[in-house]
Amino acid sequence: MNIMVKRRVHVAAAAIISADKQQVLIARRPSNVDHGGLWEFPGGKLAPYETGLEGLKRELHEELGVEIINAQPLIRVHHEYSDKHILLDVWQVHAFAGEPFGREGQAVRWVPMEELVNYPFPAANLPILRAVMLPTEYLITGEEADEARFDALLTRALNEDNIRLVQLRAKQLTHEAYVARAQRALTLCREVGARLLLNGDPSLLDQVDADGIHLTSERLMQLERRPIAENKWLSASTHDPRQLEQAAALGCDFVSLSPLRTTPSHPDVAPIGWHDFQQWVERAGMPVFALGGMTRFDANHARAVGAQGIASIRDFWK
Ligand SMILES: Nc1nc2c([nH]c(=O)n2[C@@H]2O[C@H](COP(=O)(O)OP(=O)(O)OP(=O)(O)O)[C@@H](O)[C@H]2O)c(=O)[nH]1
Ligand SMILES: [Mg+2]
Repeated sequence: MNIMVKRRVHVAAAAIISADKQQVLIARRPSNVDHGGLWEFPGGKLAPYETGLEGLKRELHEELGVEIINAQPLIRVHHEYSDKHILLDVWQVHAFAGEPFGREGQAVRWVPMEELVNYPFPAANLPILRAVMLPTEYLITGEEADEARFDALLTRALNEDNIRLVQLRAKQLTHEAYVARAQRALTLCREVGARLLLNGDPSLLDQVDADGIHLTSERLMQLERRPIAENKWLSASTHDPRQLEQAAALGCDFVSLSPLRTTPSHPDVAPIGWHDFQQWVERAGMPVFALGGMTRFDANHARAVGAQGIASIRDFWK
């Protein structure tokens, strides 16, 4: 009997972002290689003893003729293809020298973030597209009794902190009051091009045309299939690997994972800590925001251990 052992391939790839932050560079794979004709993020297999960043620098020089000046980890995706196990080690490149062109004859194109979904990519790339489209900071709104104060705090966070992803969390409101607040929050978010996710029942989207739904971990574990359309964003609260697995099974686009640290709001819950956090994120297969005692000063550290960034109420709601 012939037992096939799958090759393990470590690939470094780049999401190169334009100076105006609106576009990302993609390349088309030549028709004669595997996944030929599909689009990809430029990059390739690491040589022996190369680190991800060293390999990325070499590949971008070989494939595009550019030199990386600044790169930050974006996401790591493990994927089983029929013939190999691949680890896509993806970096976000914010600064580079040179004018990129297809040095190997491949087509190369700058594409607005929102249009990425119209290009065919290999199966492993879906989480990467999500990560490219999502910001580093995720605001969860605070409990607020006064509507004028709510509007003022949200407006401040959108304009002064540049928040572009918001979850409307308001456990104490009636359904009617939640819907009314959501309508106003949506207007405020639309003005600056921020996305708004509603924390509640998926049917809320029938009443408020927000960008998506955020599931509590309890709701997440009760569902058997994705409860909203593919063109809406689905996120969920997770606290352990089992919930992360369920989020992946439902096709969540991203999640928060908490509590990273002990917080005043949940003093009795054991914190996850950076060590376990990193291990769990590595296998999540989707963007993960670190939540629980996080501030913007933790964002770089969170990125370094594989997270998309940080989620917080307290750091943005003031
Ligand atoms: N570069 C890159 N490779 C990807 C992406 N998505 C994805 O599944 N892959 C897979 O990862 C592997 C990367 O191989 P590659 O062909 O770029 O490697 P390379 O540049 O070193 O080329 P070579 O081995 O022909 O010299 C391929 O199997 C490719 O299909 C992606 O977005 N970018
Ligand atoms: Mg390549």
